[in-house]
Amino acid sequence: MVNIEYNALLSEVAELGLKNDMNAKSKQDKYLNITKDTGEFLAFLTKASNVTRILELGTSNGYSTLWFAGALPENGEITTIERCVHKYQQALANIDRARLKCRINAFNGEISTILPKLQQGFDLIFFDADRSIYMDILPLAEKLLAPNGIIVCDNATSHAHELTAFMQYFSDSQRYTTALVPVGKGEFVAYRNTHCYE
Ligand SMILES: C[S@@+](CC[C@H](N)C(=O)[O-])C[C@H]1O[C@@H](n2cnc3c(N)ncnc32)[C@H](O)[C@@H]1O
Repeated sequence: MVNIEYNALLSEVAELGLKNDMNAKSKQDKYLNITKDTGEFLAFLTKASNVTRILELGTSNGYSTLWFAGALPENGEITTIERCVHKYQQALANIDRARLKCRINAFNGEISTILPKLQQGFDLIFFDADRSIYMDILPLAEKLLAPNGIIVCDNATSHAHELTAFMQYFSDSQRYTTALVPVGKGEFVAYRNTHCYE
C-alpha cells in the first residue's frame, strides 16, 4: 500500500477509535488507541533502531500495530496479543485492509498464557495492556527481549503512579538506559545495554 493510502487508513482507524470510545458503555469496550504523535514516535524508533521483530502487548483494534507494521522492513514481523475477541477481530480486519508485506502474528488470548509460548529475540516490546500485570510478566518479557532490545511502555505520564515500580525497575538497573519521552500519554523507553538474558 502506498504511503498516502496508508496514512488515510491510519487516520480512518484513529477516527473510528475515537468515535467508538465516545459511545462505549464501559472501559472494556473502549479501543484506547495510542495518539498519532505516539504512532509517529514508534515508527521512528522502529526504523532508526533497525528493529525487525516486535512484540506488542495490547492490540485493541490494531491501530498501534499498523504504525509498527508500516515501519517494519519486508522481512520484519510483529506479534501482538489481545484478549477481547471483538477487538481482535476488528484488528484482523484493519490489518487485512493494510495489505502489509511484513508478517503479523495476531493472538487472541491472555498475555500471561501466550508469552511462554513465544520464541526469544524480540528487538522491541511494547507494553500497552493491563498495567497491573506488568511486574508479574516482566521476567517473561525480559527473557523474550533480544540483546540490545528496547522496551517501550505507553501511559508513562498519564498513569505514572501505576507504573512506578515498573519504571523504577529499569531505571535502577545498570543493564538498561532509560528515558521518559513526553509524547502522547508519555512513553517510557528502556534500552538493554548488554548481551545478557537473565
Ligand atoms: C490500551 S488498549 C491497547 C491499544 C492499542 N495498543 C492501540 O494503541 O491501538 C489495551 C488493550 O489490551 C488488552 N489487554 C489488557 N490486558 C490484557 C491481557 N492481560 N491479555 C490480553 N490482552 C489484554 C485490552 O483488552 C485492550 O484492548
